[in-house]
Order: sequence, then structure tokens, then C-alpha cells
Amino acid sequence: MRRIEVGHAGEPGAYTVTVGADLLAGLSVPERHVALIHPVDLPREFVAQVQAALNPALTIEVPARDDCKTLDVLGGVLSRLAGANIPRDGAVVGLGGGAATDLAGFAAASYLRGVAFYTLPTTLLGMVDAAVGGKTGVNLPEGKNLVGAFWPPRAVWCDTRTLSTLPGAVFREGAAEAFKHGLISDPSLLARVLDPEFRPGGALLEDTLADAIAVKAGVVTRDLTERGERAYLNFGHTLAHALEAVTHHGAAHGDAVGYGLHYAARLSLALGGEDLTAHTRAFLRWQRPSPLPALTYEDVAPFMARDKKADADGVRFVLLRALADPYLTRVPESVLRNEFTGWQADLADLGLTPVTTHAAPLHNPAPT
Ligand SMILES: NC(=O)c1ccc[n+]([C@@H]2O[C@H](COP(=O)([O-])OP(=O)(O)OC[C@H]3O[C@@H](n4cnc5c(N)ncnc54)[C@H](O)[C@@H]3O)[C@@H](O)[C@H]2O)c1
Ligand SMILES: O=C(O)C(=O)C[C@@H](O)[C@H](O)[C@H](O)COP(=O)(O)O
Ligand SMILES: [Zn+2]
Repeated sequence: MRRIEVGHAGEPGAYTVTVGADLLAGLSVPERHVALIHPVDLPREFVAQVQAALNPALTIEVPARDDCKTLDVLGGVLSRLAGANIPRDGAVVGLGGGAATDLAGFAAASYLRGVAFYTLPTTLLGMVDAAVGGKTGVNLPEGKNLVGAFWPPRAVWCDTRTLSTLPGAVFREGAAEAFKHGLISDPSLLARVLDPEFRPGGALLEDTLADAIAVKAGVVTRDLTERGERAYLNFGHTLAHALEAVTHHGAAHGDAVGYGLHYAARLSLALGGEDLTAHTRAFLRWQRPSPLPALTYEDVAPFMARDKKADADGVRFVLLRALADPYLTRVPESVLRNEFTGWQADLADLGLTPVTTHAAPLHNPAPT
């Protein structure tokens, strides 16, 4: 078992992330009134274990994946909390992947102006990233995570046994965030994430997971509300979020991050940084993300313009001068366009050819 501290122990807002097998059965929280929120497709055994341990006053099932990160679903959850008279000294517990814990956290942040929140992530991405650090929220049709709050959990339990029921593709989605932590801060993670022993039940799972969490824990301890360094956790995300929004979340977050890391590596090189594209290519070869629809730069640019790192002077990107040396900068439009073309050519070389038909029409955003 590994424990990672977030914040400074003993100070308000500090909490522990526990990583280990079979944690769910032994859970306890001090609050007497608990609401449990989980996605509808989560294996029942995990829900039953948490119900047995925490005896929640109510259990709320929410739609799978980003279908739960809407204002409508949020409204329904808030009504259920109020209907069950969950008091201000009660708690919301989010069990599931990053989508469910993002929604649950925002419900906890906004219900009665804030109640205690706990996260029980059951995906690799949830453990390594979403459950830690207090970013909570929902999406708008105009873009990803455009509504939310910083509302840190009181504790995070990563029960590695839950990863055993995860489809392989969903595990590989989550690896994108661990790889990102390697690129921006701890290069030792790069080889470990791609190692065959980094898998549910594998010899490298627990330590690699804990070391990847430690990167995020360190950053959010120093900069919870993204005044500075926290923006580096957004490496690869300006394009990733645009890909998710333009495909109506047909592209999963972790796949979109895999694609976005390679675009950001190309931009970094174009602006004079070290060539790190061999790393991001290797990752994409390993990840095998679902193919994207055929996209033009014009399809994604309006969504990139709404990125939360934009300020009054426009969009900013996180780039790398070298491994573990991130910085925030503006990028000329001509470079963004050229590298988009180069990125598409690289994807074709990697066999990640776009699909010509897509389940939903591309989202046509309102003019900015
Ligand atoms: N708050 C943050 O800091 C942060 C960080 C990264 C990502 N995110 C958000 O997280 C979301 C992506 O999270 P994700 O990759 O975990 O995907 P997800 O939450 O969409 O989960 C993927 C699918 O796996 C199912 N699932 C979850 N656990 C399972 C298990 N143990 N066995 C079988 N199925 C299981 C889920 O119900 C879902 O259908 C995105 O909305 C993204 O924006 C938030
Ligand atoms: O925790 C952060 O900060 C991150 O940027 C982590 C990202 O992996 C994550 O996807 C986050 O939700 C993105 O935040 P956003 O502010 O760009 O919506
Ligand atoms: Zn992310």
C-alpha cells in the first residue's frame, strides 16, 4: 500500500490518497449522512461493497462517461440530495471514473454551498488524475469543463482491484495522463507506463500509479487554483478538449489526451524545444486510441479558443523546452496550423487514419 499526501499534513484542506488492493470493503467516513454517486455501468460488486461499508442514505446512478457531466444531470443529482435531506454536515462520495467523480465533486461543491466530498476512483485516469486535486465540474456544448469549482476531496481511496474489470482500451486511455506526468515532471514514468507489467495485477502497477499521483499531488499542493504551475497539468489538453467537444465526446478524454500530447510535442519542437516527439509517437503506438473523424483546423480552432488558459490576449499553450521543463506561451496561428497538418500526417504514419463517418455530426460552435 502507498499513501500520498496532498497539502501540508495537519493544515486545513490537506488529505491523503491511499493506493492499494481491497480498500473498498474497509472504508469509513466521519459523516453520518452520505450520498453515493456512481455511473450506471460500474460493476455492481464495487457499488455493493461501498454501500456495505458506508451505509449511504441514498445512492444515485448517473449516466456513463461524459454523458453525466451536464447541467441537466447535475440538476437531477442536486434535487435528489435535497429530496433526501442530506444535511450540511453530510457527505457526497463519488465512485467511478473521472466523469462521475467530476460530477459528484461539483454536486458536493454546490449543494448547500458545499458539503464534504470523497473520491473512490475506479479507472486508471481517475486514480492518477481526476480524483486528486479538486477540479470538479461539468461540460457545456461550447466546450469541456466550462462550469465547475475547485473543491478538494477529504480523502481519496484508489482500490487497484477495481482496475481488473476495466476494458483494456479504458486502461490505456488513463495511461495518457500518467505519461503526461512523466513528460512534464518525472521522466522515469515514461518507460514504466509502457512496460507490460504496468497493467491491472502487474508488478509495476502500484508503484507507477503512486509515483504518477505524486506528480499531481505535488503540483496541486503548491498551486491548487491554477495561478501558475498547475497549468502544466494541462499539457496536451488544448487540442484534447477541442477534440472531445467537436466530437460530442465521441473521443474519450484519455484518447484525446494521447492525441493532444503529440500535437503539443510538435508545437514544442516548432518553437525551439527539444524533439520529444519520439516519446509521444511511442505512446500513441502503445495506446492505440480510437480513430478520430476527419477534422480540419477550422473544426477545432473555435474550441481551442475557449480553453481556460486563454487570457485577454488570447490562447496560451503548455509546451516543453525539454523533458520535465514545461512553460506556458502563446503560439502564432501559422505554427498552430502547420503543426496541425504535420500532426495529421504523423497520425496517418502511425495507422491512426481518421474515420470518414462519425456517429454524430461535428459540433458547430457558436461564433466566438
Ligand atoms: N478533475 C480532474 O482533474 C480531471 C482530470 C482528468 C480527467 N478528468 C475528466 O475525467 C473524465 C474521464 O475519466 P475516465 O477516463 O475515468 O473515464 P470515464 O469516467 O468516462 O469512465 C470510462 C468508463 O468506464 C466505466 N468504469 C469506471 N470504472 C470501471 C471499472 N472499474 N470497471 C469497468 N468499467 C468502469 C465508467 O463508468 C465509464 O463508462 C473526463 O470527463 C475528464 O474531463 C478530470
Ligand atoms: O488538474 C489539472 O489541473 C489538470 O489540468 C488535469 C487534466 O488532466 C484534467 O483533464 C483537467 O480536468 C483539465 O482541467 P481544465 O481546467 O483544463 O478543464
Ligand atoms: Zn486530462
